[in-house]
Amino acid sequence: MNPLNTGNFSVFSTERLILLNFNNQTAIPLQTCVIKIGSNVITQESGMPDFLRIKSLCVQVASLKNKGIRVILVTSGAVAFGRKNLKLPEKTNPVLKKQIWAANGQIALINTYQNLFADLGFAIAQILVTKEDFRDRKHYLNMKNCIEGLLSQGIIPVINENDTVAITELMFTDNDELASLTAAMINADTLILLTNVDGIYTGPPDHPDSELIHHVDSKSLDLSQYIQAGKSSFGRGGMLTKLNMAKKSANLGIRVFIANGKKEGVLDDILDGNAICTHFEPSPVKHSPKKWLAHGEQYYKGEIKINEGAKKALFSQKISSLLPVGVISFSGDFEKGDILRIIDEAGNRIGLGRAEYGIKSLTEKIGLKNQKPIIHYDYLYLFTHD
Ligand SMILES: Nc1ncnc2c1ncn2[C@@H]1O[C@H](COP(=O)(O)OP(=O)(O)O)[C@@H](O)[C@H]1O
Ligand SMILES: N[C@@H](CCC(=O)OP(=O)(O)O)C(=O)O
Repeated sequence: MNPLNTGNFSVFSTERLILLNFNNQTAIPLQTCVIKIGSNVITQESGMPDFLRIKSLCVQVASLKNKGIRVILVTSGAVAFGRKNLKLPEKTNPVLKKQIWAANGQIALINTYQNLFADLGFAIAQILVTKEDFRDRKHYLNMKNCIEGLLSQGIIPVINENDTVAITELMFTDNDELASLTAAMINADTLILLTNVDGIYTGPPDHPDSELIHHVDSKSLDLSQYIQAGKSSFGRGGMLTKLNMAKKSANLGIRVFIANGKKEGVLDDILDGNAICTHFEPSPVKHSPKKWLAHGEQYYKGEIKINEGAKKALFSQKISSLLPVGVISFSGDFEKGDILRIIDEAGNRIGLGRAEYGIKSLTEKIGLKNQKPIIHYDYLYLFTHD
């Protein structure tokens, strides 16, 4: 193994394995990577699709594929493509406008990727999802199996939100959230969020006093103070969602880069350790069910209040499941397999878990000793770093 390059982070490669190493800490393999491409990356300032940029990104993705890396693309752009294709009357309802543009623009967007990747020798598959698809564990596993099936055939999954049905509460905050959920779902080791700036700055990116933050880890200051509320011309969520999703993913053990997709060769630079970007150091990798739970707060079906003793046990170094003896009360209508939110006596949210049984059994067991856990440790996620 030879270091190929040393900048802030270095890259080691063997024939089959590429390792990224930041500041000489433990090297992490780069085997499965989710790359999110923002609307602004693939559109010009005029709003017209930037086909040269898309082509360049496809060439770089193909190069990652040729190195044996499994790549999943999450791409925005349907609305931006549709908006340029179809002029709609001013008075059209804004939600309907977005649905029409997305329904129309997604065709051109996916065709563009399909043609470009075909020229590079790769097949792609389109996956359009809504938040609901991440709701229950069975549905989630079906989607995961499909993506893994595609990857095993060498096919590049190209994912976008199904904007025609995903409106209001059914929407992801934006595709950064979708990319981060996808990375957790398929146990990716790396998540790359490509946008139109180099990363997170200490102020507005175009301000001369603003500095790029190169490295973030669990000990870093809260960066949300630096983020401006506004977002770029075609984006939805803005930099704050990127920061939140990057932190959450890093906490699950996924290495994250926020980088400038408009820069020529950005993916190659990340791989070579030369990218000017914001890098999030990953924590130790969490088990898959915990990753599913980490993103499950919007989907919980019931809430469980636990006593101080139970809280102490859950946060201790010992591996502890949540037993009915520590449960004070519960609410909601849940069954075995549903997500539960855990709160402490003061009402603070402290974690999420998967119910081992439903309300009928919990009613019988609540407060009793020697009962089967209501949440098994393997299906317990505590909010320690969120
Ligand atoms: N502190 C900051 N550092 C970097 N970018 C910031 C910051 N605060 C706000 N932004 C804005 O966030 C934008 C990127 O987010 P967004 O518009 O959602 O892009 P995308 O379409 O790539 O998802 C940048 O163009 C920038 O204007
Ligand atoms: N699903 C939408 C993208 C929404 C979105 O999150 O956009 P962005 O903030 O540019 O990643 C579309 O394809 O237009």
